[in-house]
Amino acid sequence: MTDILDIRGISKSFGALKASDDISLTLKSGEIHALIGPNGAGKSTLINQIAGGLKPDSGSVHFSGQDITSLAAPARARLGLGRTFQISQLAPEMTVLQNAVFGALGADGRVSRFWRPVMKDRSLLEVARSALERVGLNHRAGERVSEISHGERRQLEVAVALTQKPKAFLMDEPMAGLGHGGSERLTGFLRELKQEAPILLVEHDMDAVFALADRVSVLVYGRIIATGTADEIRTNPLVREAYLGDEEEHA
Ligand SMILES: Nc1ncnc2c1ncn2[C@@H]1O[C@H](COP(=O)(O)OP(=O)(O)OP(=O)(O)O)[C@@H](O)[C@H]1O
Repeated sequence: MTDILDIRGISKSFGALKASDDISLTLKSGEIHALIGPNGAGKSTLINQIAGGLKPDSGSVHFSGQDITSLAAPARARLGLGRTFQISQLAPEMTVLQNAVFGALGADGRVSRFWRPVMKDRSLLEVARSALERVGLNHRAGERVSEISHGERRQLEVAVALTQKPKAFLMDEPMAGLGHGGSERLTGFLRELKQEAPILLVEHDMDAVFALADRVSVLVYGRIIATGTADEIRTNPLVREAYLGDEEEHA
């Protein structure tokens, strides 16, 4: 398997706090690599630096063999680095279809498109509808986002990211707030999706992580303390002490 993403020695401090402390990790084609860790461990900070929203103090990010460390987020997205967010970026007063079309428009990259009625643009509509169909939301295309359920919004976020035809996905807590049924559906979908675009997944739902991830990295106080398969991570004494053991005590 080739490395689609190669993060080398990323460090980032906020004042005296080292939120990322010499982090290296890879994302290989065909895999889901989950990033887990306690609250405040630095997961979102790391994802932001990979997506281009935050500049690392040192270290580099390579994507498909290209050094993208100095590129801004939109340029990274255009190269095929897709992203879903912890906090919804959807426009609540627009319909499901309009949100997906605007996602597709973002990927299109031609500013001239803004001067045409985008909701009549066949190629954009086709991309948007096919993304909605893939996540099982086509039947809700005409609803306003404010009227659909939380789980459907999460599905729509994935659909919007799909319209950008990513080569790799960064996903920040896609299961958050989903009920058991919702997270099972999304789990099944992510398992299919990883075949065409590998996924770096930040997730608190441990059942989902252990069911889905080909590899898991554990982040504690800005450092990766272990990377391995779900079984290796579950039985790793360092991880149990620093993280999982702690969870069980509170269970
Ligand atoms: N812009 C910022 N300025 C100052 N401190 C920050 C900033 N962003 C994050 N931090 C701090 O960096 C640390 C890592 O935060 P981060 O949000 O990356 O953790 P996380 O693992 O994603 O947490 P959670 O699981 O709660 O989302 C925290 O102590 C946080 O308070």
